[in-house]
Amino acid sequence: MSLDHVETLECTLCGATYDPDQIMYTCPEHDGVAGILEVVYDYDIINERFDAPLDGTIQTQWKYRAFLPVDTEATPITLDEGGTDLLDAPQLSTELGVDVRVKNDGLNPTGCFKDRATSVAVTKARHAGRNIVTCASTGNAAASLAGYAARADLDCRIFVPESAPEGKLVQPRVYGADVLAVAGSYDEAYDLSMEVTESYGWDNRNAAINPFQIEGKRTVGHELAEQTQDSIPDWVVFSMGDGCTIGGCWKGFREFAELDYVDDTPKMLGVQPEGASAIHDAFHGHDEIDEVADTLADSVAVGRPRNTLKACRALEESGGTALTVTDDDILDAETVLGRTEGIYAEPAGAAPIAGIRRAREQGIISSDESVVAVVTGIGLKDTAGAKRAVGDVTRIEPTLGDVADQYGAAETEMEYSS
Ligand SMILES: Cc1ncc(COP(=O)(O)O)c(C=O)c1O
Ligand SMILES: N[C@@H](CCOP(=O)(O)O)C(=O)O
Repeated sequence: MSLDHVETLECTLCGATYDPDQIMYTCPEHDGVAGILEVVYDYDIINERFDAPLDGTIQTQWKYRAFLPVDTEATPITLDEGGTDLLDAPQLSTELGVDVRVKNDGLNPTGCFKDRATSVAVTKARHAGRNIVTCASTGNAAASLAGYAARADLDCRIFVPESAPEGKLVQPRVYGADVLAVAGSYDEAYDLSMEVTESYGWDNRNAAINPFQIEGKRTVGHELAEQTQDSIPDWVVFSMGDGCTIGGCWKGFREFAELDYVDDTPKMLGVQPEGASAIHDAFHGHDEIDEVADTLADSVAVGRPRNTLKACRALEESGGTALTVTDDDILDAETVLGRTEGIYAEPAGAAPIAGIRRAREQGIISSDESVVAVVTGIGLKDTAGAKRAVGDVTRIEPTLGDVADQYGAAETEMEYSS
């Protein structure tokens, strides 16, 4: 049994270090603020163990097992997450005036990139003999945890704001989880889940405090590095909520560059809605940060992000930046992505497209650069949200006349042979 490739857990605020075998979420030295822990690895051990060819063939994220903070003896709890396609997007590129590729992470097993983190979390929980897993969620992490808990035969109890899209309240229950719809915001559901974790001792998946979550998310960085090694993009674009995902991707890409698996790293661009812009505001040094989230992009409706520090580090170290877009921009991006490339994203998944358009307008991204947009979630969980972009369906009677009202009379008569 061995976790020897994990050196320590290091507090991002004070640098104190902790034993990675302990069940510990945050550094206890900081009252009131979360001292988020960083997993520090022994890369000599990882490098020795990692022998998979970087040939672009990626069945699942467990190709990078040597990099994951799981015991070498643990059996992965997996639904084949990761290994998502990196698609050329010629029509979207024309629309945005820059070369864009799309990493379609909405095609993960539960419809969201969260599965990368959840697979690691549930593998660790199961290996440690935990029986009950929990989290607070805007809906995607909930569905993801519920699916993997089902796979691992663990009890799952989750806290979701009651305003979450219907599909996100239903999906985790189909996987057999208890869903408690909290009469409040995601931030309030999150605070409650923390109290519950302390009182009941359930295993908490929340990436905001569970240091191992971001580690699963970083496989999207490993994959992108492998998939783009001959054409590393100038920019990789994510939407940001708590900030853990962009931080994870950057850590994954950066460590592949530091190990000389790839020659370069991209700049990270973080996109937030105007109504939930706390990381953007912190990055740009705004004095006042509005802690009330108000946006239709429900997955990133976060007023008090817990991973601002890791997100800002990713933006800074990569030479990237953060920007905001309006809800209308996001709705527009959802249909642009759908109609140009046949990809149906939820609002937070489409926000990077709105961000690229804004970055082009502001001269942040120039026309001769290349960009990868990471679509983090599928649109099928929130059809009511998408309906705001496409409007009501056209209703007709089952007659040719009603079709003609739409398209005019048929110009040619088809001849059918029997
Ligand atoms: C679909 C989707 N995109 C983006 C995000 C933002 O990720 P993070 O909170 O790690 O910044 C989330 C949830 O957090 C999400 O569910
Ligand atoms: N928007 C997220 C929030 C929690 O996810 P996490 O992976 O950051 O813990 C969601 O889908 O619930």
